[in-house]
Amino acid sequence: MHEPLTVAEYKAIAAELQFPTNAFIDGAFRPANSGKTFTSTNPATGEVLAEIAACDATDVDAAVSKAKQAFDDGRWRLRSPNERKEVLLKLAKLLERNRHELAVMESLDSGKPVRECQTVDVPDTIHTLRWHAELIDKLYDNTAPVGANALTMIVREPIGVVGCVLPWNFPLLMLAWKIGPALAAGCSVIVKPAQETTLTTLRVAELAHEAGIPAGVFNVVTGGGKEVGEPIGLHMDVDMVAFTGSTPTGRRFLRYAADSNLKKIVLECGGKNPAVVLDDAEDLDLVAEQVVNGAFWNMGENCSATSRLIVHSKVKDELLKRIGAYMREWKTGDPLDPVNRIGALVSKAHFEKVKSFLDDAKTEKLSVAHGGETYNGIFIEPTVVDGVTPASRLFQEEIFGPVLSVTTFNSLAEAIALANDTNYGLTASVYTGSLRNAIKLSREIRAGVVTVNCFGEGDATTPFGGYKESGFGGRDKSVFAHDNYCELKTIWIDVSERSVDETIR
Ligand SMILES: NC(=O)C1=CN([C@@H]2O[C@H](COP(=O)(O)OP(=O)(O)OC[C@H]3O[C@@H](n4cnc5c(N)ncnc54)[C@H](O)[C@@H]3O)[C@@H](O)[C@H]2O)C=CC1
Ligand code: BAL
Repeated sequence: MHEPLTVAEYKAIAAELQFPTNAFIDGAFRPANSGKTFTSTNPATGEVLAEIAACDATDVDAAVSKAKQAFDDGRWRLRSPNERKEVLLKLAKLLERNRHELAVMESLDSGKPVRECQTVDVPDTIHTLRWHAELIDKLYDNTAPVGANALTMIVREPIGVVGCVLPWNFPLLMLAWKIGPALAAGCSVIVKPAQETTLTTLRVAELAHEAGIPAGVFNVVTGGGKEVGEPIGLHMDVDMVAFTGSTPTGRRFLRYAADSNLKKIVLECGGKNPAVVLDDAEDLDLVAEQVVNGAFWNMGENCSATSRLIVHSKVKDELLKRIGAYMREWKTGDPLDPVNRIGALVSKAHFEKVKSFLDDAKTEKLSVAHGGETYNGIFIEPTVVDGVTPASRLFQEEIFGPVLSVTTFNSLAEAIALANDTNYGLTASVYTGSLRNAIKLSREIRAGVVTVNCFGEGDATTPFGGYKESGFGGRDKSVFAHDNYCELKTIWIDVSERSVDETIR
């Protein structure tokens, strides 16, 4: 069902697309109060796609007020879990029905290869929504072991109005990671997509309305970080913010919470993720394939991208040779052509940031083992830079582009120290034929997800998030994500036959 189409079919869909352009508040599209707009372009071609409502704090106020009203009157939160499940499953079905349109829209807006949008982003988005919908009528609350004189219930309640502040690298999927558990739990949401990639979020809001999500429960406020993100962070009637993006912006949300109502903040931030390859790794072809996939999938615009190859000096040369062979399968070019696995970077500004790391490699006289070319000021071919030391910016900073740095080690202790020599701690992968070494590395590397002899982020059942400056306050995905969007309430019911004087102490 999610097999790619041909380039001609994708171009035909692109030619017919209608783009949503206004904010979505209280069940209807509306322009920004100021009437201002910003331009959304296709990064691969520079073509203008749409003029989108440039909202500000007044639009945030309007959306929060409607979201709070919807939460307070219980039009969604008080529906039975089974009813909420059915509506969310209907939304998943509508996404399925519109999967080609969504894949093409996502690709045009972000520069991502349509092949990945069609085979990963859209199906994973649908699966995430289904998973959280299916969870909600199978969760039981608890009672506490307090003895015979009381019945004590510990119940989850939806936290309230949730601000979902999204990045541009997986617009649909990050939307689903946040709204899946939030809407399943019964919350109302204000979604702020990244300015670079607004279109699919607006289309999903329209489909959510069609699926039966009541007005005011799912709102989208479009615009910039300062103009929309900050007012959401500072709003006294927003009960929680779920954020994915850079660590500096994540820090801002902690300040916004401190300066306003102590809203709950859950952050999923950057990564500088190592692939650690020991000299006992059994299958270097498999390692090469996984490292290439980890480093270059989604152009490396991925918080969990393999960014540092930390490899035993004995196997480095052979591994780099095999990595080069696998890289030949990763063609760079037109995102709408499904032969290409590397599309455009999301924006000129981001291209310049990633290119600055290639410039640093030249300045530091590092050896470019593979790749290194840029095209049209927006495409960067997959690149492997050898001989990178921990002092280099390439080793320490999140590049968020198709650039893999290579560093060697000679002992397990050195490998662990290198892997942990970063302020980030999101993901890591380890490659070894020894169970003992696999367990040792999995335990010693400080990261939220460690994969052994493979690269990945787990699936909908596994929590995702980071140690150190990669995350804060909770995890995305799985039943643990559901708990982010709930408060825990204790209800203590006295059932003793004692007098009031005896029970109140
Ligand atoms: N963890 C991840 O998945 C992501 C990491 N990044 C990293 O961040 C770098 C910069 O990318 P950006 O798009 O600038 O990320 P960002 O963290 O600034 O943007 C993420 C979201 O936060 C919003 N935002 C920006 N400034 C804000 C503010 N002052 N207050 C409230 N909200 C604000 C943005 O509009 C967007 O919706 C990338 O090069 C990459 O290294 C970017 C996107 C996703
Ligand atoms: N890889 C999904 C999460 C992210 O990149 O932000």
